[in-house]
Amino acid sequence: MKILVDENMPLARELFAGFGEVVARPGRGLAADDVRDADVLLVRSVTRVDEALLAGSRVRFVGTATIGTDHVDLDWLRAQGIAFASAPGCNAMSVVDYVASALLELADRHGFALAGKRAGIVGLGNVGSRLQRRLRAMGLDVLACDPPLADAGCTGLVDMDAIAGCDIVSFHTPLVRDGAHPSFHLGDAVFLARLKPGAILLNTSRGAVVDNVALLAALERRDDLHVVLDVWEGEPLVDRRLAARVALATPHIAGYSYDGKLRGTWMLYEALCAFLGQPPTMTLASLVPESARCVLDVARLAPRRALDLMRAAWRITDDDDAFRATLDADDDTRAAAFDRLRKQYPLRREFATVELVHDESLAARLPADERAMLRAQGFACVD
Ligand SMILES: NC(=O)c1ccc[n+]([C@@H]2O[C@H](COP(=O)([O-])OP(=O)(O)OC[C@H]3O[C@@H](n4cnc5c(N)ncnc54)[C@H](O)[C@@H]3O)[C@@H](O)[C@H]2O)c1
Ligand SMILES: O=C(O)[C@H](O)[C@H](O)COP(=O)(O)O
Repeated sequence: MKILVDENMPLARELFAGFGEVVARPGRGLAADDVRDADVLLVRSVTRVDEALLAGSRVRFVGTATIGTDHVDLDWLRAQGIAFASAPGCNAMSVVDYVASALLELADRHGFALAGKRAGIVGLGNVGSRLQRRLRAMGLDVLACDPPLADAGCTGLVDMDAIAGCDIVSFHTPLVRDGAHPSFHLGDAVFLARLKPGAILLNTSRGAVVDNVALLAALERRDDLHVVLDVWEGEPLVDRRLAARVALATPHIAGYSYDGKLRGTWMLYEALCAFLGQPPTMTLASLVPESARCVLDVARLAPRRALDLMRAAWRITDDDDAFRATLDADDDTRAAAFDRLRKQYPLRREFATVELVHDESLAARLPADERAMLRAQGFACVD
């Protein structure tokens, strides 16, 4: 059996070699010729999986190691009887770490407090629901808008009017272009014009959920908005005028924790085992190498705030700096840099897996509110 995998999938060889020959290729350029003699195709969001790619191939199983599935023609796969698996929730905590870090960086940069602010979450699924818990634990008041969930009977949700009135708005919907509740350009010119003075807008969902042309126009008109973008219309080629005007700009890496990526590959391993009727022979925990541990020496770091330890584990501004450093180049070079930054992304562990080493209680170092903030971020052994 031949298993074709995106090269940007950690431990794919270790997980899938037991099924047959594993061949790794760059995902963005995959063409029909590459997949023709494969039996299993495992992709990430940069590969468009449709009739043009798969017609006439041997592929019987397609997996995407991602939460989003908008790059896959699910109807066509179904009609062909090709089995499909995705990885719902695999990197949700990574996105939550990203949003929490972005908010704390902005609060630090501009000297405001987050506690007591009102956040509006658009899309209360795997990411949105975890983010709601995180932001509440950080002392924010959280509203959520999710019309499909409301249709299914879920209560306590608000509409986009209420979201527009929030201090912070964060998008977490799939990209849906039609049907009763499309999310394409949900953040359009009308919505953007209604944002409060000084509002913070974050998009980590899919670029086209926010109208990027309208967003640039809004940012050219008013300089009070703080925008954080991880996803962009036209990826991998990003509008550099827009990137220059946002507070934090990153190349679609919100979900790129090591944990999230490994969990994504692992979920495909489990799905392929089920498809082939074979019991899994490995465990997820056994796959994490010693070299991937994130151990922070508290005495050496001498943190005064939770943010100091969060930054020691992962600093979102490093990703912003690295991305901005690529933006002056010509279009082809910039687009290639977007993919390179993602392919060569440094090892980043989710806050919940970080190990704090200290020979005295953290209470002796950090005030109670900062320890509560660390706990809210998922850090273990804080007391
Ligand atoms: N930037 C990244 O690295 C990264 C990482 C993970 C996920 N994502 C993206 O984040 C998004 C959310 O992921 P998820 O796992 O939470 O998805 P999910 O499917 O679990 O949840 C999405 C939620 O959005 C709701 N929704 C759908 N249409 C809506 C609309 N028009 N208005 C409001 N709500 C709507 C759905 O009912 C659902 O509850 C997806 O687009 C995913 O691809 C990005
Ligand atoms: O949908 C997802 O899971 C995320 O957007 C994911 O982080 C995308 O990463 P990619 O597949 O592009 O490497």
